[in-house]
Amino acid sequence: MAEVLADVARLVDAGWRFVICHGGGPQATALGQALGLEVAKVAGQRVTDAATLEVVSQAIAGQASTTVVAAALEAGVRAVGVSAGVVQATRRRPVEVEGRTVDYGFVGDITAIDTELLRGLWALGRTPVVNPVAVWRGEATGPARGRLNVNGDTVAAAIAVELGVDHLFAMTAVGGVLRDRHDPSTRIAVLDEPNAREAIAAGVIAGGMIPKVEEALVALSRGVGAVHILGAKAGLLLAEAELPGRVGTALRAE
Ligand SMILES: Nc1ncnc2c1ncn2[C@@H]1O[C@H](COP(=O)(O)OP(=O)(O)O)[C@@H](O)[C@H]1O
Ligand SMILES: CC(=O)N[C@@H](CCC(=O)OP(=O)(O)O)C(=O)O
Repeated sequence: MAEVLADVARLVDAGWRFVICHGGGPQATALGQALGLEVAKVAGQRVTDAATLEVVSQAIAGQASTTVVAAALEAGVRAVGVSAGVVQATRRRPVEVEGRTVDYGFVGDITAIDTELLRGLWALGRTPVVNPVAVWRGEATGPARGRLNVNGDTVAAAIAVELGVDHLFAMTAVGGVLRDRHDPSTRIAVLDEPNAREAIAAGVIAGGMIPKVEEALVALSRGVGAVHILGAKAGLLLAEAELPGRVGTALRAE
């Protein structure tokens, strides 16, 4: 994490503005298991009952968020953590997934992003750090009804769209979209929409990479300039920002 944040610091110094969105799924799972809770995920999203919501809030809005902010400050980024109020969501109704009805519990679908606050922090020279525990409102302007758990990649994409950013960088352990998912040397540098859809249909893009690429295509169709899927090692963000596709996979609008 420190290495990526050092790259962010360099880019902010060069005039880029960032919103850092983080997850913390593995930490929430570890805390839940330590407390004896069962972990259930369907299609990559956590089924979140009341006890799990407490765990997710503690692990992600509490521990992960403050850890990221502290590490960012240490790396020279003038970071500030913003919590639930910036991401608003409504509770997901039971949905059909993989042939059965799934009630995700306290999982939210985003209804609004407080872009005014994010832009205000940029104007103050700060870098917002956003965690994916959202505030629950029936309507964007209605009274708050609690918290909801949202996937971190989804929050990042929604913020990118609402801010109309030039670049969305999605960090992943695999380092990009690969032609052969077991061979890192087969990274696809640039992917357009038809090729991406073809790769999904052909099974070249599978598993956890499908929602990432589909999310990227939605972001592009809604005005984000480019989406980069890349690894989280030192220098990769800098290299990819300088030349899309140099070290990751760059998806661009037509
Ligand atoms: N064509 C592909 N290129 C890269 N990864 C792929 C591809 N197809 C499937 N995958 C799988 O997608 C997963 C990446 O998504 P995910 O596990 O959510 O990453 P992360 O946890 O780093 O965000 C990996 O498990 C990888 O094996
Ligand atoms: C609804 C849902 O699944 N929310 C995620 C939020 C954290 C997250 O997205 O973390 P990663 O990016 O580390 O996976 C979860 O509970 O795990």
